[in-house]
Amino acid sequence: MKRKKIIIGNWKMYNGPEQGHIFLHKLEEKLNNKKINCDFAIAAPFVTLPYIMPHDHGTNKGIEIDLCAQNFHYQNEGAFTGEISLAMLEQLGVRYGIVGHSERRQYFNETNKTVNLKLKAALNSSIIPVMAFGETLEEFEKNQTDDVILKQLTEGLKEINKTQIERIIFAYEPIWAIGTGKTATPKQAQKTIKKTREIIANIYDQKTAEKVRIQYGGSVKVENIKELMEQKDIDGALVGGASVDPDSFFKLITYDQN
Ligand SMILES: O=C[C@H](O)COP(=O)(O)O
Repeated sequence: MKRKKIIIGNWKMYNGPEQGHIFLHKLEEKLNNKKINCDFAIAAPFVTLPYIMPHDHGTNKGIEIDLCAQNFHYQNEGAFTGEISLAMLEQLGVRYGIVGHSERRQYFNETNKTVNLKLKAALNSSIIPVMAFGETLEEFEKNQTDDVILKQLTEGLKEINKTQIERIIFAYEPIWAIGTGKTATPKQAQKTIKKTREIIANIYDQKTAEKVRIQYGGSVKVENIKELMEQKDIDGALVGGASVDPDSFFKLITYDQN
């Protein structure tokens, strides 16, 4: 089955409104009616999202960057200081939302349980969830990758049915490869993502597993994206550091044209 690639730039806590605005201008110049063959989106900080929206302040002359949230709360509203709901993101026209990023798991107590709650909430909204998962260096070195992923997927996808799961985008991110410059080799990434597809086939079925898109994330850059994207089971990339600069992001989303 042919799955369309999807490249999401996750800016993390970089690029505020001013830089976002400049990024948009620069990317727009580069795109200039160029055909982009993959889906692409930017996960900007919440305060920056309105500045990279289509038709923002009349600056965007036609490119449509899909917006992605880096996080969201699973409740619709309530006394949750500092949180943002899916309904609020919908009002901004946000298309995707990341769930379970390792930095959220590490620093903000995101667990498989909250991942599950967030996935279920997103599946009841118009936001497409991007579920991140992956193992630590220690787990990798102890050969525990498959077990860790099995647990993250089984618990994260609890009570989510076959039709719903097709809307989820998966992002395999080995934690030891995030921001470290150490990329999993294309072969390693392919092997684990293939395993992920097998796990999904076991929980649901083969047909469903063939349909879902699974990205790779972890030190993806202009120099290595092409080889990663050529792997049979890798359907895109979740890119941190290399997505913050417009030249680099442009090269990433046109990796197949260079
Ligand atoms: O969300 C993106 C990933 O954490 C990868 O970050 P990185 O490309 O800076 O390694």
